[in-house]
Amino acid sequence: MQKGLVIRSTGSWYEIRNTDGHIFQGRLKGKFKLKGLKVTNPIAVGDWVLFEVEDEAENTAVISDISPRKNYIIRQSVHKTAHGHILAANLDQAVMLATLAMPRTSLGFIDRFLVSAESFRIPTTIVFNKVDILNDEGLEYQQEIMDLYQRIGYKCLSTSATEGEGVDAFRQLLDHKVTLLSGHSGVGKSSLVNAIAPELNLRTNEVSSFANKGVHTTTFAEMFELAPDTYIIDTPGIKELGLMDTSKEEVSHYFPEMRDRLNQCRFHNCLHFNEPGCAIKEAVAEGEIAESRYMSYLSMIEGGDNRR
Ligand SMILES: Nc1nc2c(ncn2[C@@H]2O[C@H](COP(=O)(O)OP(=O)(O)OP(=O)(O)O)[C@@H](O)[C@H]2O)c(=O)[nH]1
Ligand SMILES: [Zn+2]
Repeated sequence: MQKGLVIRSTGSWYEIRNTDGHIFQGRLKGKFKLKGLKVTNPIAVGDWVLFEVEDEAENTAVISDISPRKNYIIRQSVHKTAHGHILAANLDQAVMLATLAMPRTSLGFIDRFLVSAESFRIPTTIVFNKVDILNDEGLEYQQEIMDLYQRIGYKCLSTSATEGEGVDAFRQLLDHKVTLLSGHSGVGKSSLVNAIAPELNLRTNEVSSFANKGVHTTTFAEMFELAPDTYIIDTPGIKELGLMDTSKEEVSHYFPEMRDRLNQCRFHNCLHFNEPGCAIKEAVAEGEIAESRYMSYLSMIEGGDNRR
């Protein structure tokens, strides 16, 4: 019996990396049930599993058990049934890659991601890329935005993938961690990863194996090893994480600067919309909570995205 990390999943085959770095193509033994979780996939990228080598020459394996998860991210099925799809497990952190240059990331997009990450209890750092093409005004604005998020408690980093600025700090941020890297198209995800691990392109090609042939992989996350013990998880096609089972009342709990004030509202079920005696609206009026954050909050409770 060996222990290994699931680094890729196609739904029926799981690519497992053992502690020596050997790769096996694993499948599940018989029917495998997870208590209390209604999901379409029992095992996801980032899971640690116990397995037995089946065929030494073919590097195939049979998975017999899965270690308890410290966390996981889930995408709700399109039909909003009770079934979700686990995208990845055991994440140490997330990086929201943004840019205030072009194509500019909206603050609403950042906030939506942060709320999802809070709901999954994944600490997030916001990385502002393309700092090299900001003019003085742009730089000033970026500093303002970084201050805004740092005050709330989010770590921020300023980078230029092309000029190398902040790239060392980015590498250190990822060191010895499993990181979910997220950001909209064109923000510089590939450029930044290539800046710290230029050999990765090559390696990802090597990894591609028979298990993936002909399989549509877009709904499955992939894990890339940047350095020993250092992984990034890329979820193709997933721009934002889903919010699972979040009621409107819960959304403010995922805004750290609101969370601390919630018990000061007159009504315990206050939605901070137009209720009298609302501590959140008061804090916005006094500039203690950023207007942009409050607007993001409102759009999230009005958006109809969340279940009541
Ligand atoms: N000036 C400048 N350009 C950058 C920087 N980072 C990336 N770019 C450019 O932005 C464009 C998009 O970069 P990518 O790394 O492909 O972005 P991506 O996030 O991987 O985009 P997708 O592959 O669509 O997900 C490319 O033309 C890069 O050269 C940066 O720090 N500064
Ligand atoms: Zn309130």
